[in-house]
Amino acid sequence: MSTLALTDAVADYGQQRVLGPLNLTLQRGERVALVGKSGAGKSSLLAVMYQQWRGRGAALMPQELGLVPSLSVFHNVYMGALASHPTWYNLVTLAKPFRRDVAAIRPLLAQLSIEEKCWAMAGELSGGQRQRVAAARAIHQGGEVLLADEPVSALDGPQSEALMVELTQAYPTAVLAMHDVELALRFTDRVIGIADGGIALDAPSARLTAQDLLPLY
Ligand SMILES: Nc1ncnc2c1ncn2[C@@H]1O[C@H](COP(=O)(O)OP(=O)(O)OP(=O)(O)O)[C@@H](O)[C@H]1O
Repeated sequence: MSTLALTDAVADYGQQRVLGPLNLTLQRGERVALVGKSGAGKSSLLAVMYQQWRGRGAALMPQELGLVPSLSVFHNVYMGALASHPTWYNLVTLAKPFRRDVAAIRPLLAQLSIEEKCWAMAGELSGGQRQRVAAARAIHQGGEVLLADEPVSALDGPQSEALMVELTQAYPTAVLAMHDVELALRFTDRVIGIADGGIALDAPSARLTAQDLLPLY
């Protein structure tokens, strides 16, 4: 992957256009924060990116997380790599995980401070724990670019920091919708401000302060 681009991208719900048309180019190794008020179109933009780029190795961490509540944390994380194993292997794993997958997933859970929940059902976790499981699944999946919708919204300060470190280490190229503007500026290279379904601002994070982003809200 050298660059990923969107050309005249739009999102419609029925007759209602909620995004675009807009153009956007993402360089390899670039981390972008999507900011803007609720309803501006950040999730819609991430959905369009995923639609267009999934064939090029995009991984999605959606706002609603998409975990299977009746499966263990291990199995939910394992699902990130489902496509890289044959069906028989996935079926065996459902009943009895292979040692090498447990050995790969446990340290990841430890880094996110949820190792003790490895065999708990995802449906029995707190919101912040579930968010970390979804992040672990995205990290386990791997890929060229991470598309994450409010990846740390349910976490406290130190936990948010820790998760941002893990996500950005795993994915040098990422687009992250974030409402914590300070955190967004610290962990990304570029900020794209979305307002009314369009790009209202596109600037290097290093040149911005939280104050500069206020007009977007
Ligand atoms: N399923 C849907 N059906 C109809 N309209 C929708 C649907 N999902 C989103 N919208 C509309 O599209 C617009 C953009 O929504 P979107 O979820 O992309 O915003 P957002 O910036 O991600 O907001 P938030 O920060 O609250 O997640 C909003 O006006 C919203 O009402």
